[in-house]
Amino acid sequence: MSTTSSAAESTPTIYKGLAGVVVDTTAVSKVVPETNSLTYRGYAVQDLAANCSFEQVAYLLWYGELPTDPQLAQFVQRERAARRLDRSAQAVLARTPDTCHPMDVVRTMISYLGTEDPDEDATGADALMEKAQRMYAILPTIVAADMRRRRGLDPIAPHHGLGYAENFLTMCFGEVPDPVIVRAFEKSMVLYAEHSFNASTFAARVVTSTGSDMYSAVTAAIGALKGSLHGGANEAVMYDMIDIDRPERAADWLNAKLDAKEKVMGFGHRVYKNGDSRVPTMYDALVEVADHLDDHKWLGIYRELEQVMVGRTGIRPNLDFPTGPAYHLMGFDIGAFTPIFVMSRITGWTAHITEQAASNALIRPLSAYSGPQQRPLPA
Ligand SMILES: CC(=O)SCCNC(=O)CCNC(=O)[C@H](O)C(C)(C)COP(=O)(O)OP(=O)(O)OC[C@H]1O[C@@H](n2cnc3c(N)ncnc32)[C@H](O)[C@@H]1OP(=O)(O)O
Ligand SMILES: O=C([O-])CC(=O)C(=O)O
Repeated sequence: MSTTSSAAESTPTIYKGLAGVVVDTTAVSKVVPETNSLTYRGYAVQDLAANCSFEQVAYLLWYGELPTDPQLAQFVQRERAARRLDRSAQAVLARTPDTCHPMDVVRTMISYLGTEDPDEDATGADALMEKAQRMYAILPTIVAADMRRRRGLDPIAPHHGLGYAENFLTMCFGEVPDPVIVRAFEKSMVLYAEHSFNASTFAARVVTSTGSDMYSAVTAAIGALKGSLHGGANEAVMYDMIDIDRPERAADWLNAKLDAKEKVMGFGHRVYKNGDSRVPTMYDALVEVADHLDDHKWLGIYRELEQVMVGRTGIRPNLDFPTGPAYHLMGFDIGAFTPIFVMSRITGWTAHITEQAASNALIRPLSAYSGPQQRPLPA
């Protein structure tokens, strides 16, 4: 005898994974899968990646307009002045085991920064902007220091004379890399910055909707981004490419994966069904880096995988597919790939948190019960 609720009792439509559900409006970005377009505050992401610094894009996402020169100078100055980790934050970082995933370190450090902020619960627009920009300025210092200690190296202090991308790369590698690498890295940061109601942004909005603080919302977003179906895919892509090792092996590897009904990381998307708007720009950046370093092995694997995957399933690469090998060629440890995504997405997350806070409604969907019918306790 069935002890579950009868289907006739509740027959609501279930939107599993909230697929296709429009939850709210947003003025931050617009994704149009039909035309394969993505705009931040009305500007095409391809134009922003080609022409703007990450600092300009961060400003745009937060304030709704691109900065004038004096606005940018002031904004950049504020970021440069807020890059350092204080002693107690350095101590917390040092106490996290270097055996854990780097995303766990980033999540812990953002949570810790909240404990240090005497104004943690302030919800005014100015206070939220201050917190957002504090996290944006300090995240590169955390990610670089964590990567270096895992290599047995001391941290490198932020360099106030350098822009955002150059400073981060210098804190990682001890010198400013070639402009080709800097520019490709910066493009990846622009492309990763924002993507409407993706899972991590939605997590941040859910936390914000309860009246909680920005650090808590970002901590939740980091947890959501870590998963391999979301931001963690950029790391999984590189592990797969290393496993494949040679372009000639890619087709067999992929066919075996698909035969086993396994997901191939870096392919597919909940919203885009005909390719990710950001991939062509990031693919070009990957080619530029590979040409510059004269190292085309990963590009060979990339092309083989894409050709076989699209030919067999019609499923196309998402942004994590080109960023994985691009970050590997730039010299980052694989565990740092998703933390780098955090460094960029902190801008989009906090723009959404601010938007949610300004026009809030508690996010609390319904569920259809599928457990046992009401019954007496055992005698
Ligand atoms: C920055 C980002 O977060 S981009 C996304 C990064 N994530 C990844 O790269 C992980 C791999 N991709 C996936 O798992 C999926 O494409 C997702 C989760 C991103 C989106 O998936 P959804 O919209 O939920 O679609 P879903 O997973 O139901 O897939 C629909 C069908 O396509 C197949 N499919 C989708 N993506 C893939 C993939 N990467 N490999 C193999 N098959 C896939 C599914 O198996 C499913 O097939 P079925 O209908 O025969 O069961
Ligand atoms: O939009 C999504 O679902 C995932 C994604 O591409 C992103 O967050 O950049």
